[in-house]
Amino acid sequence: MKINKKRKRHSISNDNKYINGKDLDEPEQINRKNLKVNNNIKDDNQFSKMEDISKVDNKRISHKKSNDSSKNSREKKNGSDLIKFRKNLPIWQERNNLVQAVKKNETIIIMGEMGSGKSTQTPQFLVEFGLISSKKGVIAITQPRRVAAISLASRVSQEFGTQLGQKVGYSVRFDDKSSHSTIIKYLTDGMLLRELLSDPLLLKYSIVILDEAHERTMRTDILFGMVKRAQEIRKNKSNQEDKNYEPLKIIIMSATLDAEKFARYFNTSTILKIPGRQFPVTINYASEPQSDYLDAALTTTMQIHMDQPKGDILVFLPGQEDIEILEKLINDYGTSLPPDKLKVITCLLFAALPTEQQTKVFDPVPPGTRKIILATNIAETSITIRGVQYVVDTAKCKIRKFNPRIGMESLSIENISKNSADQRMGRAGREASGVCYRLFTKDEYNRMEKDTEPEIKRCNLAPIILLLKALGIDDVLGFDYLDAPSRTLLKRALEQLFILKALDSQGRITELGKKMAEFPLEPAYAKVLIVSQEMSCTREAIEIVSLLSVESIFFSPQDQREHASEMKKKFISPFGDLITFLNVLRSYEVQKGNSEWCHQNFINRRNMKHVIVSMILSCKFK
Ligand SMILES: Nc1ncnc2c1ncn2[C@@H]1O[C@H](COP(=O)(O)OP(=O)(O)OP(=O)(O)O)[C@@H](O)[C@H]1O
Repeated sequence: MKINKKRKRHSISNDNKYINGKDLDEPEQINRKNLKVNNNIKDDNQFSKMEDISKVDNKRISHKKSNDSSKNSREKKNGSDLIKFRKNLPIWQERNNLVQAVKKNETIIIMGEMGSGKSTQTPQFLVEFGLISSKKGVIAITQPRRVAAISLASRVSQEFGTQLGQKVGYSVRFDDKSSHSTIIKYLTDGMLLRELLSDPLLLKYSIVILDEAHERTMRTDILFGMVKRAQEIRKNKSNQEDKNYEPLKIIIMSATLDAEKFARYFNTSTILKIPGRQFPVTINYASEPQSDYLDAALTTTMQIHMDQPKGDILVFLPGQEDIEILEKLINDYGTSLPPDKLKVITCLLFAALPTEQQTKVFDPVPPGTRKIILATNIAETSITIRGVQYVVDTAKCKIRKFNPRIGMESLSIENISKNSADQRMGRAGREASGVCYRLFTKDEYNRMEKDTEPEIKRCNLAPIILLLKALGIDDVLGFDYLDAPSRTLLKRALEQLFILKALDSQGRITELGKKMAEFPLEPAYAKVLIVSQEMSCTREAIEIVSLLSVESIFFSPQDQREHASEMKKKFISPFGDLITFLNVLRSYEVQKGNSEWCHQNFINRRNMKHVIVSMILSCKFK
């Protein structure tokens, strides 16, 4: 097999077959040996270092038991199986300590191995031990991503024996499955921030769990300060014996956070450590640095498929483009596999996918099939995808950075941190023992930064400053940040909001700013939608904002660049890119999204579908 590396990256958009075409060997010759030919990973030693990161308490869970549990967990269909399963989780042994710690302290930090049961069990223990009930108040558990909030809520509602949306629910952007009887509510950190707009002291909740606190998204960081503030105010009020205010408990959770730093910030000394993983994961490192992560990911994935027993594969890639290229290559392989091999089904997971497509990764596949999930770092924390036994980690992710000098944000592909690599590895070993293939050497791992730089230190702060102002925090410079952003970033955000007339010359939020803050959008886009009403062009404004929500509506394969730009000409408007995009949308609608038309015109059909979904959701929001 020869993978034409120059063309490979653009293979998605043309019909060149890298497996079946003239570049390649015949299908029956595709075997393990062939897969390796054009790769730096050459033989069985490709993954030289192996390290078993099992921290299993072997007295409690023997290896045999692991296998049995794996089988059981796949078969568990009723409540008693789920109870047995829960009792085997490492956190189960700690439940008394955990509940006592919550009773005695205002704030606690829980650090536990990945898969030990923090996200699913902690809220259930609090209910089971009577700390939470419909009379006492609700628990909120925040997640940095909607896919995690939804899947955790679904799982916990099953374990809890209740219908999703009843005692256990979730709330993510454009989708709320909670009711007045919900006492355990999973929600994205963005949703809890929005709730603060109408309930600044979070009076609905008696306990707030900030899960995956290590992720340090901008929203999580602001939430830390806001929840801490709500706790202080509620404490003061209840000390003054104001019966309307109950104290608020805070729980910070993660497998990979700097517990001491969080303890200092939240003024607590209670750090609960949950030892043990449920199942071991073996880590294999590449024996030498990989020059092409996509090539290495393809080869490794197919090697696993050819050589390893059944079990699904989760591959981490930096972004949508790489995911789509690999999807095409793997599907091409899939058509030429020997008949005695498992079939392959690819599933994609990246932020721009609509929620219902994201949650498809959890759907079971038919017998005789191996699921290969191609994901960005949105699959990195919190989630359990049943059946995943192998993780392939390219060590890459897209990092957003804002340049305050030119006021532009950029996305670049960079190496992940050690903590991210560990979280990725932790997506295996959740139902049975697993294997993680790191497409980087042990040395490269040792040289990685420990943590990813928090977003608040590198992103455009305008959206979050507007939200803080709308939440009544006027002194954004003096806000209680876990890590304060630079003055330059803050100044730039204030300037941008002033130009948009969201703030007045004194830095106070205007009526327009308050309206803008209600939109879950960049301030500039929110303003476009608001102003479009006065200009009677709301439809076009929604369309343009939706068109800008995807990476690109065009594709331009390297070997067909000229042809692609020729085809693009008919859409081009002298009024600029935005009207060009609108022209594409109009034609797409006339063509009813016809795939042949998209292909001929070099239009990215998947992204156009996302645009349509985003338009529908925006209309719903309005
Ligand atoms: N949606 C799910 N489907 C099936 N099993 C699940 C699901 N969610 C969790 N589990 C099971 O429960 C175990 C504990 O999951 P949980 O998310 O509570 O762990 P965690 O300690 O929070 O992990 P992490 O730190 O990786 O988020 C998993 O290892 C898995 O076996």
